[in-house]
Amino acid sequence: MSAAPILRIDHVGVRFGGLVAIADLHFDVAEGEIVSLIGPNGAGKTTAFNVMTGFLKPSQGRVLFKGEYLSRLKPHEISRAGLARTFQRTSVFAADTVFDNVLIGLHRHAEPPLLDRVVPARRRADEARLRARAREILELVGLASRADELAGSLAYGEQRLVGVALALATEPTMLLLDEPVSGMNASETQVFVRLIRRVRDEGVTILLVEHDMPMVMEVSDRIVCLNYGRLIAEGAPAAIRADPAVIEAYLGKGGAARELAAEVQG
Ligand SMILES: Nc1ncnc2c1ncn2[C@@H]1O[C@H](COP(=O)(O)OP(=O)(O)OP(=O)(O)O)[C@@H](O)[C@H]1O
Repeated sequence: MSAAPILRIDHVGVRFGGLVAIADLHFDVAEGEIVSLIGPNGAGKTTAFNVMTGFLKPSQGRVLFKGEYLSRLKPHEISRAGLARTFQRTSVFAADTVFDNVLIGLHRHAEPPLLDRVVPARRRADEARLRARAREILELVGLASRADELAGSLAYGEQRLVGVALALATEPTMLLLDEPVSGMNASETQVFVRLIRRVRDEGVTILLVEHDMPMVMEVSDRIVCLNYGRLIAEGAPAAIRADPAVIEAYLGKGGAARELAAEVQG
């Protein structure tokens, strides 16, 4: 990788008492990439995700985002620096419309200069700008036609799209997706795959943690595989699919993992 990475996981270790959840994890994500973090249950994916988003401080190492040392920042400061995340559980305001959900998100993030807040004409211009941006974001995630519906009335897959819209309302340069297609049916998953590509084409780098192997293989430029908290393989989907250490990691974990191993191999 020639250009400076947008995200660097720099020899990160996390311990919970005597348990090593992650050991010496080191990988980079380049600007514009779609990278997936995979691994069997308990491999340390969620722990790594929580370190990257500031919810957990590493016991060792550091995380750099655009060259800045992230481990010292609080989650809201990380979001302000341009690194957004989605949550496994949808976190929409169910009683508000889809449009208002996004508008509230934009208001939270935008801090207009004092003059824009106190001069009525400027305040109106700012509000118009945010409303236009909310419409753009809904267009991007494919929910423009549902803008006036209550977020709580949408189907599960669509609510997760609102979750992505809320993350995009922070105007991120990188988006971390936590098991974004879990619980989705095949057609919802396909919609989501197209969305991830569209978001990347808008200039947002993507890192996802995901169990759905066919989806991971389809959408990723590169895959990082963990097992027992350690990086065991890193590469393009075709290489990961054929990597003996990856297949072994999934095979060694019982029935459900065996099925996953079959999926990894395609
Ligand atoms: N808060 C915690 N306290 C103690 N141990 C923890 C804590 N969080 C995670 N662990 C342990 O750390 C290891 C890594 O867990 P983690 O949840 O990161 O794995 P994962 O790859 O996300 O698993 P899954 O795919 O099942 O979500 C596991 O052994 C887990 O039991």
